[in-house]
Amino acid sequence: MKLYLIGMPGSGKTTLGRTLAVHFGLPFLDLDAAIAAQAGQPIPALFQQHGEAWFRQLEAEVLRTVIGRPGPLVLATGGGTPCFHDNLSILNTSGLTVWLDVPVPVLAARLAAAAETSSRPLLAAAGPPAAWLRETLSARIRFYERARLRYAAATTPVSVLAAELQAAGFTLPDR
Ligand SMILES: Nc1ncnc2c1ncn2[C@@H]1O[C@H](COP(=O)(O)OP(=O)(O)O)[C@@H](O)[C@H]1O
Ligand SMILES: O=C(O)C1=C[C@@H](OP(=O)(O)O)[C@@H](O)[C@H](O)C1
Ligand SMILES: [Mg+2]
Repeated sequence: MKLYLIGMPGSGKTTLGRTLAVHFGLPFLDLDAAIAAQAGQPIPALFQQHGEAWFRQLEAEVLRTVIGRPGPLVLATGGGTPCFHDNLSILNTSGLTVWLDVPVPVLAARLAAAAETSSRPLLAAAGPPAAWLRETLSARIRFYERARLRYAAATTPVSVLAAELQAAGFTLPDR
């Protein structure tokens, strides 16, 4: 079974995804890393050279390739992944989606460091981070809310999430 983490930039998809993969003994993949590897350039350069629409097209293609591979996986998506090209329907029909729901002030604090901002081109191009995060969340929440599970990622221990995932039917492969 595949496990998909969705949510806003800074919600911890990449960080928590790695932890969960270790916890369950499953492979981990970060979709942004897979996109950058396929394109041969980091995410900010892809946005700068080709624009967001081009990035969304490549993101949808790499997502389908990754999902099409057999076997279990913990996948950290990008913040916008479920909101374009019907990606959320594909995620919801091929694995267990989890929305990492983190309040905007916590996201803003986590992303305040220069390295966090500069690696996220939409955030870097925007005005005040908290305002961009609020506006973006209000546009995206209708997608995030369609995840099978919602997890208060700023406050709930990972062990609780792991138990909830198994209660929700997340099964591990035979060992
Ligand atoms: N549970 C957490 N508590 C504190 N900081 C966190 C937590 N999860 C992630 N972070 C930090 O927030 C930043 C963004 O995390 P990241 O995993 O890249 O988020 P995402 O992939 O959802 O954009 C990183 O600096 C990371 O160390
Ligand atoms: O929110 C977004 O639209 C994006 C989030 C990023 O991933 P993270 O959510 O891991 O920062 C990355 O996919 C790209 O910069 C676009
Ligand atoms: Mg990430």
